[in-house]
Amino acid sequence: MTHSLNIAVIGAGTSGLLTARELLRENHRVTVFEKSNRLGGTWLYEPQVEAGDVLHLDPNRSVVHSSLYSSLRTNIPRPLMGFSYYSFEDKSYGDPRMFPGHEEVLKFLQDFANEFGITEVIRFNSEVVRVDSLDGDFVVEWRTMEVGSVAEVFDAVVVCSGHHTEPRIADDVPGIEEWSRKQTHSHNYRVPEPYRDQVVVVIGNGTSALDISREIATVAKEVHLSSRSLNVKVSKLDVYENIWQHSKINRVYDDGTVFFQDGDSIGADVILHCTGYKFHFPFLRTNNIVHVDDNRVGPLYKHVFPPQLAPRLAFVGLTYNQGVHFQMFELQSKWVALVLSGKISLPSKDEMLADVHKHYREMEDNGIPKRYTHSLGFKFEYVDWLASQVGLQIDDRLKVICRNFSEQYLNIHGTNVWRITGRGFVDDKEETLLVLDHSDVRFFLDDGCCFSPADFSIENLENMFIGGGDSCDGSGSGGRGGSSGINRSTVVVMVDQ
Ligand SMILES: Cc1cc2nc3c(=O)[nH]c(=O)nc-3n(C[C@H](O)[C@H](O)[C@H](O)COP(=O)(O)OP(=O)(O)OC[C@H]3O[C@@H](n4cnc5c(N)ncnc54)[C@H](O)[C@@H]3O)c2cc1C
Repeated sequence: MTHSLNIAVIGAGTSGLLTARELLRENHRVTVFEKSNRLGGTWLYEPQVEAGDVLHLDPNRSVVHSSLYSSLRTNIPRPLMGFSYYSFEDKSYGDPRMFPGHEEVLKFLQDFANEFGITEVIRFNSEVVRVDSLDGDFVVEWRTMEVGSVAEVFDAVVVCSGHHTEPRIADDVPGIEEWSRKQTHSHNYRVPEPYRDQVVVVIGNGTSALDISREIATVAKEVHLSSRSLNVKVSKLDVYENIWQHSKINRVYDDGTVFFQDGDSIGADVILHCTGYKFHFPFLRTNNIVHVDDNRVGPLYKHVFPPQLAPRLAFVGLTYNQGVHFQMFELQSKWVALVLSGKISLPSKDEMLADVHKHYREMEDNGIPKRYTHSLGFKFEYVDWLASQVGLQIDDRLKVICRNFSEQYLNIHGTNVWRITGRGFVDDKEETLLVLDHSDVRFFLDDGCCFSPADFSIENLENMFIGGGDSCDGSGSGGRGGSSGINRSTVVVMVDQ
């Protein structure tokens, strides 16, 4: 029988809930500290936003944790957003879409926490303000409105506090400090209304930048997307009358003028930074054993254990994999739980450090900037490695879905194409549609396969989906056998640029 440890978990988002579940499975005593009054972390939509200057954030400001916007849908297909033993795909909360709205994910996490007795071990409204190592143990100081600060000793701490809250700003844009007009970050974006009749510059090229600019364009006078990608030429986006794509910004002036490297210039009212987030652990006191340097949290063995404090300090949820996020967190938390139970051994401290430095060297050799240390793209090596440690395997079906999804995603990125996704019927079977551009229509099937119907036109598709109405006589044809139709009443559309 393994020795039961007293373990603090910081955060009740996806990572914290999974970690609590795995630690409870191993019969450890678990306390989850959650500063909010509800679980869900990122997926707990908060309509209010932070006030103040995004360029000079006050460390004592009242922080809003979630960065979700009201219309947000998952950017990963539904089958990839569950856990190995608790499927999201099988849950029906009323949203049939392959990329459901954020409310669905929150319900899923709430159900998960209730079903596995995790909710009972969460201390809500309890913010951890200090984690100090103390002769092999950890002092955790936490604060509530009622009680004030309390310090408690734990055998181990697992940090699951998330990393999509502290805005990263494009502060290297010449003149940005002097810009006297409004400047904000996607962390503070909820709905388009505040941008009505404004000329908005959106900096960024990721999912949020693309989603948000499209949404703002419904009310704004003009939206100008500025991307760091090379070879971007100024161009108006198809279908939208008021969105332009630009290269990087050359300089901004305090009279509102923005000069782009493509030679164009505009007068803008607002700059909206959709430029990502910083890792931030204000509570962590490790005498610099673990530190953040240009968004690299380190040194961490396999992104989880700091060699000098392992296994009593661990991090779950730092890695970003665009395929199987949730299962990756599940595997990390299982690994942590089994190591803490003594069922899996870690290499020696020196071996772990050597592995970390090898990883850093490889990144350097490949010209990958430090700030991408924890970004794993669509690669499965790391997830497979974790799975092998804990004696599991990632379902092949998920890998196929992920591979097809990533191919589409990579095709979309960096090019001016339309993506329309939604569920529809092909030969009477409900499928997911992924439309890549005006001439390339593909059905992305639930089993991971793709095919292109021969005689499908984007005009049909747009009329059917965007034109509204509820008749069921979809006019597209094609598909396998050529006789299929699309049922417009069941198709929900997402259009990305
Ligand atoms: C706009 C946006 C869209 C996204 N879309 C997707 C998607 O489609 N699919 C996907 O898989 N992922 C998506 N993600 C990534 C998402 O963040 C992860 O999927 C996942 O929710 C991260 O979970 P987490 O538990 O690690 O962190 P979080 O969800 O951030 O949870 C951290 C928790 O820790 C708590 N906390 C923090 N500090 C303290 C403290 N000091 N004391 C106590 N509690 C604390 C917070 O209140 C929070 O509840 C998206 C992220 C963003 C920002």
